[in-house]
Amino acid sequence: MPAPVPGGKIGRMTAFEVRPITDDERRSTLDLLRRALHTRRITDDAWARSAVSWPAEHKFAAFEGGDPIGIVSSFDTEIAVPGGRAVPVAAVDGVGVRADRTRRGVLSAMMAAQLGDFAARGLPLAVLHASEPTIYGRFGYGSAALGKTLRVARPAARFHERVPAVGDVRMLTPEEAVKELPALYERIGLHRPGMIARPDVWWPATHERHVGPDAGYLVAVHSGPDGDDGFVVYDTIGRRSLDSPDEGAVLDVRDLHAAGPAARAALWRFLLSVDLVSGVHARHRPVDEPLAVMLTDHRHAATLAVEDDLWLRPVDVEAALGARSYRAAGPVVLAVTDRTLTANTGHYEVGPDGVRRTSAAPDLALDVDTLGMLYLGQWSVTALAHAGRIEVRDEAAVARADELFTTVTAPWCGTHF
Ligand SMILES: CC(=O)SCCNC(=O)CCNC(=O)[C@H](O)C(C)(C)COP(=O)(O)OP(=O)(O)OC[C@H]1O[C@@H](n2cnc3c(N)ncnc32)[C@H](O)[C@@H]1OP(=O)(O)O
Repeated sequence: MPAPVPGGKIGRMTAFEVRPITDDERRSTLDLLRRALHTRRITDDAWARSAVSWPAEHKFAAFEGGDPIGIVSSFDTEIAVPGGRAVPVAAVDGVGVRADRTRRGVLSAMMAAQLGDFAARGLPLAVLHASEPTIYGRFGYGSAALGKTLRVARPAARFHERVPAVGDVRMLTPEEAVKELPALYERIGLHRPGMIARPDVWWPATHERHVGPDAGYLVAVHSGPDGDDGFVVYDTIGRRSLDSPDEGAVLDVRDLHAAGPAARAALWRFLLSVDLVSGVHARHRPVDEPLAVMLTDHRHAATLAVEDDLWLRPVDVEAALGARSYRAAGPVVLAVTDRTLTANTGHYEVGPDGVRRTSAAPDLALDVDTLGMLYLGQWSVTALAHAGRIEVRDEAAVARADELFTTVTAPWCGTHF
């Protein structure tokens, strides 16, 4: 277990320390996180169901006296990177500081402890979903995969005649949904850069809480020629009122995964076929999901927002760069600066034949958070250079680097954590 690190001073010389939590401190740190995120303290029943999703391992808390005042949590899993490999990753699933102890360096001290732990354990990458985009750049995380929010109009939306219509969709009972979806998600596989494996600890708190017998979400599964190959988890939000008695419900899609385009089309067809519905909403969908062009009038699938979804931090830059593949182009030399995990600072030659540290002069210079933005293929080198995030030392290298890092499929995570 890593040793406690001194955290800093609070107010009038009140010190805090940052250390891993013990089993006895699980519930109080979860309550702390929930209060920081403006949700109620966990009830005894909910704790009994989802305590397994809040193990003591990989959690660092800041303590003032005996009391926790901040918590950072993560779980280990795997993430798909460009080229298709699944790479070990730390998924940061909880960050919070007590409201009366913010802006005094508590998060900074906890992040330093957590990143040090990731590095000591040899993890190449860390990822998170940010509550606010201004928080994590300073800790080396970059906005690595965007997601779009869609609103599809019912009953106006009609599918184009060429959109595949194969297989069958069936509703699951809550009990079936709890039992069947983990294996189905695994069978669908990590087919896009940014998708993560969902470990056992993920399912109780995140999935069962929404679809279990006491919860209100509905689940439908698609079966194609080879069996079950897609699912959707959604909520129904009633909109009918005295003023608008004919208003249909809105279907709010929480989770939609499919092994291929036919299953995806069938699940969208199903959602748009449900009666007494005036619209289907879905947040954090892949930016290249082609729903609009599956319709006869693509204005009926409006993109309401495109937002940051997954943030990625290269923890071991050489291992991270070496884990993904690159398209055919001449190599480039990147000068990477990392102010927290300083061993990463250095020059890296990146090309289709591999990645190595080098003493050669760099073509492009960037901070480690910008490398995080580049890594999954969401942003082009040209765009990041135009934004001033990449310093261009050799203009000819920009086109080569764009070719090397480009991916055909937009990155997407698709998992809440
Ligand atoms: C992965 C996830 O779980 S996302 C959920 C994150 N949690 C939340 O949003 C819950 C509510 N917020 C909080 O609990 C806290 O405000 C936190 C965790 C966001 C920040 O904790 P703090 O202890 O206040 O951060 P800390 O004092 O170390 O701040 C470090 C720097 O980040 C800046 N910063 C911290 N939070 C924010 C913020 N929300 N917006 C803008 N800047 C911020 C600070 O001003 C400081 O800047 P400086 O170094 O230039 O002085």
